[in-house]
Amino acid sequence: MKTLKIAIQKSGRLNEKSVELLKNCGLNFENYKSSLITSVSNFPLEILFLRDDDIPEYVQDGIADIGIVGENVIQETKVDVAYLQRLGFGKCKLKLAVPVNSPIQKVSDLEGKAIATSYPNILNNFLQKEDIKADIKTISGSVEIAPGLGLSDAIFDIVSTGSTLKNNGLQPFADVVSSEAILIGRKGEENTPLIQELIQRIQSVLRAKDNKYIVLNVEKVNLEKVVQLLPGVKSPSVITLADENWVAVHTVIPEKDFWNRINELKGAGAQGILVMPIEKIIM
Ligand SMILES: Nc1ncnc2c1ncn2[C@@H]1O[C@H](COP(=O)(O)OP(=O)(O)OP(=O)(O)O)[C@@H](O)[C@H]1O
Ligand SMILES: O=P(O)(O)OC[C@H]1O[C@H](OP(=O)(O)OP(=O)(O)O)[C@H](O)[C@@H]1O
Ligand SMILES: [Mg+2]
Repeated sequence: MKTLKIAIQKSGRLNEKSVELLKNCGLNFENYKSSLITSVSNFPLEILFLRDDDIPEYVQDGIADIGIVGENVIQETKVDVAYLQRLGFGKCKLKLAVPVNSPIQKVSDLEGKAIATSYPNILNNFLQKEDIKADIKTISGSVEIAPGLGLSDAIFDIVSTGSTLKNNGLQPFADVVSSEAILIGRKGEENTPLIQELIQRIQSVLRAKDNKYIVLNVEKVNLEKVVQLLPGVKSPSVITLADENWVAVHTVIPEKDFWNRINELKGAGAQGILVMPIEKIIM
């Protein structure tokens, strides 16, 4: 059987989460900082550790079969690849920002101004759509210091918490692109059995991450009220207890409305609520 190749970031913001995701998929491999390629011992897969900028082209050209990279990098490199799975980490936005005292307040104020960025293609597309002519200054990093140094009037860069902008006396005024890490593949070749197997494993890990397993006790008289609050994977399991007036309910609830649900359940008579992480959900 052909060995699959996956390209992930060698070091940086996406490296740790990419490695963790592959390990959570049950893949065994050594992760030495010095090795740029490693084999998985229990799946026909090789992992290539690359600069993130190179990953989209490696996949487009078939050097790697699949890759994990930020959507921002895919858009910037203008490659034609298939999006196989959004991965839910590396979430950030590309924003326009200016010094706090700048007269630039909105996108149209950028006409004729200089904008520093590491994403000239995405910025250029955006400015063309907005019908604005500006001078794009392409730099490879530390974009936030450009206005302070007199290189540009504005910047266009990655923002997550916003603390880098704040620390450099900048404020955002327009969001252009939202990004997260994506599993990409070569167009037309995304349906091979090995890729599909890996996608299924990844989905079972992501599904598990989005949900919690909960166990609670409730008096039988309140059971119906409690069950109505529990959507679950299917219907919840209801298990009898030594005290015949009480039952234990086991189910899965989404992480995102976890605290609201817990309070509603308590209000409906649930007691002794246990909440546990789930490793995988296989559908
Ligand atoms: N502050 C952030 N919060 C969340 N995600 C981020 C943040 N900064 C960057 N990212 C995402 O992580 C990706 C990798 O960021 P990183 O800063 O490690 O890139 P890099 O310095 O270009 O790395 P490389 O050395 O691989 O070229 C970005 O392309 C983006 O998708
Ligand atoms: O909104 P924040 O949470 O402050 O994050 C934004 C910063 O994160 C990224 O840089 P990173 O720290 O990865 O360093 P880099 O410049 O070496 O890529 C990005 O280029 C911003 O500078
Ligand atoms: Mg890079």
